[in-house]
Formats: sequence, structure tokens, C-alpha cells
Amino acid sequence: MPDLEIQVLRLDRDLPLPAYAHPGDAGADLLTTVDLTLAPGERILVPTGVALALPDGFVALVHPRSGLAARHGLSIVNTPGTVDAGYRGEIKVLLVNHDPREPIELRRGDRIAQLVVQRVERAAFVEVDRLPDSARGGGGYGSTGGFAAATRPDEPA
Ligand SMILES: O=c1ccn([C@H]2C[C@H](O)[C@@H](COP(=O)(O)OP(=O)(O)OP(=O)(O)O)O2)c(=O)[nH]1
Ligand SMILES: [Mg+2]
Repeated sequence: MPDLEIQVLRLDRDLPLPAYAHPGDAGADLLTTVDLTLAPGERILVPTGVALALPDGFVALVHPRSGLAARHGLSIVNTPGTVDAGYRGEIKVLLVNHDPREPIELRRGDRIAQLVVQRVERAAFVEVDRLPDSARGGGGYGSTGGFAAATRPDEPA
């Protein structure tokens, strides 16, 4: 049983609606409506063929898909993209090929990104002269130390 109903306009009637691949998935897959080839380092704004009417108090975030990122270096420049509740235009995905050598070929109907719908708060930004104390204070940018070892996708973990 879905938690929330969202009205969707299919601008491309031959492609399916965004869908969750499994029960419990956070992201619903978005498709490309066009064939395209991304050269190494290239970025392209890709149409998905869908427009939404998100209810007020929600946002849809456009996230990369992990498999394509690991296998081909495919990502999204502005990840996660922010789809505002008031936006009624076509959702587009700003894909980028991070692979230094290989082009990435995508076909119409391929899954290129995933849409995560979340509740958001609208904040009132209240100016003050001094912020309340906290345990962290101004420490950031690795102030707690300890970087984890990195693993390349093509290396055994
Ligand atoms: O990955 C994305 C990101 C944004 N959008 C759409 C929906 C969003 O509501 C609108 C504006 O996005 P954003 O606020 O991130 O861009 P901006 O550069 O601030 O543009 P604007 O001045 O129109 O707000 O563009 C997408 O279709 N895909
Ligand atoms: Mg904006």
C-alpha cells in the first residue's frame, strides 16, 4: 500500500510511469526518453518524459543509480537534483560520464536515475547575534579524523 499518492503526467505515452523495482525501495526509477551517447567527461540534460504535482511539504530528489555509477562511471552533476513541489515541468536528469576513456551508450527506456520523495520542512530563518552552544561547536571538515580506506569498483573489496 503506497504511503502517498502523486499525480503524474506522462509526456511520453509509450514509456511506463516511474516505478519502484522492489517493495521497500526508496527510489523509483526514471527513464531516458531518448537514445544518447555520453563521451568521457561529457554532461547532457536528459528528458524523462514525466512531470509531477508533488503535494506541498514534499520534495523529489533525483539520485544516481549505484550500478551504473560503479560499472560505467555514470553520475549526475547536481546530485541529488531537487524537484520542488511547485514544479510542473518535465523532470530532467543532468547526466555526466566520469569515465576517463569509455563512452556510455543509453537507449530510450533505460533507467538512468532514481527519484526519492521526502517530506521537507519550510524554515523561518531568524537572525540572532549568538548561536547556542553545542558539543561539536565549529568543528567540521574532518575534525573528528579517521578517513576510511577507499576501494576502486574494479578491485576486490
Ligand atoms: O535534477 C533536477 C533538478 C531540478 N529540476 C527541475 C525541478 C526544479 O524544481 C527546477 C529548479 O531546480 P533548482 O532549483 O535546483 O535549479 P535552479 O538553478 O535554482 O533554478 P530555478 O532558478 O528555476 O529555481 O528544475 C529537474 O527537473 N531535475
Ligand atoms: Mg532554485
